[in-house]
Amino acid sequence: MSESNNLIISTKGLTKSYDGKPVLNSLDLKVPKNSIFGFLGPNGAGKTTTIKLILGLIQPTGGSCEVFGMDAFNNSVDIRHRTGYLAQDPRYYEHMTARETLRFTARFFFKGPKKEVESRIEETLEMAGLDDKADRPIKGFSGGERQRLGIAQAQINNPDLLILDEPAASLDPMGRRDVLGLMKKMQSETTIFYSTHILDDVQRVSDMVAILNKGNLVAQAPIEELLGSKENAVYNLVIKGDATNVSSLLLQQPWVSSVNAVSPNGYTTLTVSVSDDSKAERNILKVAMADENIVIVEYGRKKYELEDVFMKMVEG
Ligand SMILES: Nc1ncnc2c1ncn2[C@@H]1O[C@H](COP(=O)(O)OP(=O)(O)OP(=O)(O)O)[C@@H](O)[C@H]1O
Repeated sequence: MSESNNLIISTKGLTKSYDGKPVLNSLDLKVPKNSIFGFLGPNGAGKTTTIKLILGLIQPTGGSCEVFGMDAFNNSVDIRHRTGYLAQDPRYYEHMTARETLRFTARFFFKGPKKEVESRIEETLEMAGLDDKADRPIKGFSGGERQRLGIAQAQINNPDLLILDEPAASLDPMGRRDVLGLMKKMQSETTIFYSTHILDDVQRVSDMVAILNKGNLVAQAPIEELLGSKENAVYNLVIKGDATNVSSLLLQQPWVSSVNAVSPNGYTTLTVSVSDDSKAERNILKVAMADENIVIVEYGRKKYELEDVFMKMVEG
């Protein structure tokens, strides 16, 4: 059973086709307990389809999908009791207050005496940072407050798994910061699987990342591993003087795969991609300094941004 392996979600060869046309191809996802798992992909990649399969709302065409060690489609009711879900564009009864909305949700998903329900609602409002707005109608809520209310709703019954479909997509930077902060706060209590196409958010909050492109999983790894890849490292050198000679010296090295030069204001920035990072680390400055007519004003190993990794993988 996957849950005994500390995996909350585990799919094997998971496939979904519509009218014979594959939307998801043989997906192997492994979502560890208490991770914030960023499920990343461009529009139409198949993220929402995957979420529907995990929630047991649609049946796979092939392969398997287990949640808490149970088959997602055949045990969807049991799984839903332990899972909170925030849809991409949550809708509310606008005249209701946040507290009334949570009370309404709790009627379906939270079992217990009235006093306990009310204290859970209070606790949830506080955690979502909505306690001071609890008794205002939702129609005046900002985008960020709406999303936080959606997350509050999804976790009213202390779920073991929270599935959030694009929780921060429509928000301004402050709204996004608040939603990401809330996700981080909940991590010790639950496992969060969320879809997004915002790379920056994934980099800020996730510990595991999977990248989906056109229905295919192109990467799945802890975020540091994805960003700290030792292959294909990139170095930056900022040079004062004519950098032409340095560029060609670098290009002659077998461990240099490309050199890109940009000269905006008398300085030249060389972006040097290397195929062997340990050789580059030892030699790159020595090679550049062989040209005595230039001055190296900056030198550094470029830290990969998720955007670089994503673009490389998605563009194949
Ligand atoms: N019921 C359906 N019938 C036919 N095709 C479908 C159906 N549902 C989804 N698709 C197709 O599957 C593909 C993946 O859609 P999905 O909604 O899973 O992508 P997504 O990654 O969530 O994209 P977005 O970020 O735009 O929401 C799309 O090409 C979509 O048109």
